[in-house]
Amino acid sequence: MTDEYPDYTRRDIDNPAAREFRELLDDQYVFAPGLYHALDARLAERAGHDAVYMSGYSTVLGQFGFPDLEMVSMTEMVENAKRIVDATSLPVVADCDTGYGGIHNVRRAVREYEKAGVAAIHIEDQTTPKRCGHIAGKQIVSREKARARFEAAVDAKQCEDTVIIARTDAYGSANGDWEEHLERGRIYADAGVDLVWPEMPDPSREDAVEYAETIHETHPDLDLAFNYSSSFAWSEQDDPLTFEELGDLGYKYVFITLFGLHSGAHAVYEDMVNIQENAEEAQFDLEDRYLGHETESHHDLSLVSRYQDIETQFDPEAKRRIEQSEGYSEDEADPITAEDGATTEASDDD
Ligand SMILES: O=CC(=O)O
Repeated sequence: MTDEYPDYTRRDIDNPAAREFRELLDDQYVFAPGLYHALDARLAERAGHDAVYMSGYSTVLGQFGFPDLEMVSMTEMVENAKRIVDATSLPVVADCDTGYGGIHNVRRAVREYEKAGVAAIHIEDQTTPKRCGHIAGKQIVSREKARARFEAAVDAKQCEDTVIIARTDAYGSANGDWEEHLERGRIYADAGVDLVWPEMPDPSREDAVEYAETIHETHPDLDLAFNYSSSFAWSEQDDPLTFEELGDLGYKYVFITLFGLHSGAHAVYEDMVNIQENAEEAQFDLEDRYLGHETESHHDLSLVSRYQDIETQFDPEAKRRIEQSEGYSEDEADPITAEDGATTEASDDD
């Protein structure tokens, strides 16, 4: 990059989350559940995951109610990524779609995502506006444009540790095929990206194996990413691919795009139907499931005690107010507050 002009948007950024993610890639594979909001990221961390994935489709559907057709701006995506980063200590991989335009847009996007604190981003070679890899009508930019996109992205990084994943949508697009899929992977690897994600149009084991084996003939050390896509019914396959198998093939980053969204949508829908039909009985049912469970207390999930500690540290009046008033506090850490003083145990007896 030319030194002739000042580079005002460049920050001297350290990216420890990216280093952590790189270390995870040294394992057999790293799995990250796809999600779209802060609470799900915190739940993933509590459940023991090593990383989380801010899925684009999940974000546009979960936060906006849109299909995945690049109707959400880079700024809105970065804002969501930042909320997720701020809610968890896990490394966050984030969807950066096509980079949102030309070279300058791609470079700005890389830097904005880095400033948001993400460990890794993925950028794809579709034309703008992109679409979900599994919605018909997708098209890819020329090889030259795609190479330029990825070279510019790598060059724009403010921290060398930040991980760039290049996705190719060639196979299954209006203007690509299997050979192009492979060639794109090679070109992007040569452009300096860290991983290549060959988006697959179906859950075929043969394709996953052939892609990995063929590309490793020319690029033996190339790490691959695999979308265990929510657009496929894996459970209906006779012999579905396993994460371990993918890891052995060199798909070091494995993720399920809409895992959190489908899990949440199913649970919320069922409870919405229940309460519509059964009034307060549905609330009793729901409590049966969450009292005594990790997700029991919204005060605990939102770390109220931590915020009360901070309040007490800086506000001399805070301790007295907390002690003399009703409600959740660290000392009275019953997650459920009831006027009659009912506790979790009492509720369980109901
Ligand atoms: O590309 C993946 C997604 O949108 O989740």
